[in-house]
Amino acid sequence: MDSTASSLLLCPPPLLSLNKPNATNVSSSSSSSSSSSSSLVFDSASMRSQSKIPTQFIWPPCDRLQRLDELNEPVIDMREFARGDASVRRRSAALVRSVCTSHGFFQVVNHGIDPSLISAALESMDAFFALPLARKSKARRVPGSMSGYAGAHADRFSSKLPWKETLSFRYGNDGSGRPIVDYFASIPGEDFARMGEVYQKYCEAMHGVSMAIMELLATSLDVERTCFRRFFEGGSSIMRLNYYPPCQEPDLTLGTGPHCDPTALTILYQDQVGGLEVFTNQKWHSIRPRRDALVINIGDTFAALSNGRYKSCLHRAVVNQQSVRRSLAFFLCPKEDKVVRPPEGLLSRGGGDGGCGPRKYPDFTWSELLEFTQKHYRADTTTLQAFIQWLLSSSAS
Ligand SMILES: C=C1C[C@]23C[C@@]1(O)CC[C@H]2[C@]1(C)CCC[C@@](C)(C(=O)O)[C@H]1[C@@H]3C(=O)O
Ligand SMILES: O=C(O)CCC(=O)C(=O)O
Ligand SMILES: [Fe+2]
Repeated sequence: MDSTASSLLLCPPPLLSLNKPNATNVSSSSSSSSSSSSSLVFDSASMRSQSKIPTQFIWPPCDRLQRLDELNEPVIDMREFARGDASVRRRSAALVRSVCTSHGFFQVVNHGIDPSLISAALESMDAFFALPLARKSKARRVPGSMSGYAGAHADRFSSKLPWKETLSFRYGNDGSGRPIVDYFASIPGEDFARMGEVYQKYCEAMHGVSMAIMELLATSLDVERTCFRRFFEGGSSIMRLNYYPPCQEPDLTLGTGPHCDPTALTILYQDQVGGLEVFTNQKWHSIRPRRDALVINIGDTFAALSNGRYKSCLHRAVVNQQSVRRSLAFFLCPKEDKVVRPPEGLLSRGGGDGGCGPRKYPDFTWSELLEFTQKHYRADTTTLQAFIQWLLSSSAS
């Protein structure tokens, strides 16, 4: 993104005091793993009908600017890419290259996911989030972990709280065991076994789609077809269920604030309500829900893997007065100790011939970036730049 132009339209990036949590950004406790200074509890069952929302949920006007247009993102047919001849594959790859060098958002259809699995995943969300707060809290995110239930992240942050509840869990693709079934079985006080089966299957299916997309991205960057698939072997991805209750003052708050995903690739299924918005060409654009499609976006880790050639783009989710909105986000992540470095095939071509010039980011590991977003910095508009500064300053000291 052009930072000069966008600074006229977006909130200025937070002033960084690296290594230390930013008091306006991260809750004033020493890290995300400590308890919050605010005593706010997000009980959506009562808050959804409150005529005035608590001030902690009010976002600055620059973050709330209204969207103007729909995004005209391409829709890629995955079956055609998998089975088509060389010219069909080249055409899909060219489309993906063009959109990823611009904003990194596209949709995929014919992805092979059974619609009944998606319905089951949405129904299980409804069942989980409809539970009384005390029951959901049994699955509360343990400080320092990526897994668990969170209400508005009120235990981590003290301002700009997102109007949402989330349930997150990890999906390891090392082929050992059934981690999600085990995770749900470990939540006390409720029989979550069926939910565990649903999300285990859902994540296995999402992992399959993510690997097909990695082949598409490799083809589009003209590097060896399997190089990104291999890069993600043994990784532990993150699955997040986002549940956005109705809000009586939807124009003052956000369901998920403006951010780029720090992860590598996001595969999102949004229900038919709508609310996902992307900032490109100096405007917020909505992504119209498609029942048959998955929304794909490039995250910061893949942007770094492509040496900045592919963009990780700013996006957010808005809420509304009438309907609950649900989204299922699968965040593809490499193995924690994997060094994020562009493939040689890309670097050796330099700046011309579809290459990407000199290195734009130093080597880092996914666990360093994940730790940064969980302990030192709340993922927002400038996570990757802030992370690189933090990394360089911590290695210098
Ligand atoms: C590694 C991650 C951090 C966040 C979850 C995720 O798995 C990918 C996206 C990140 C997030 C959604 C970006 C917006 C702010 C955030 C706090 C949220 O609103 O949920 C972010 C996630 C986080 O839990 O830190
Ligand atoms: O709910 C959505 O549409 C987007 C959520 C999102 O961007 C995220 O969870 O990272
Ligand atoms: Fe996101």
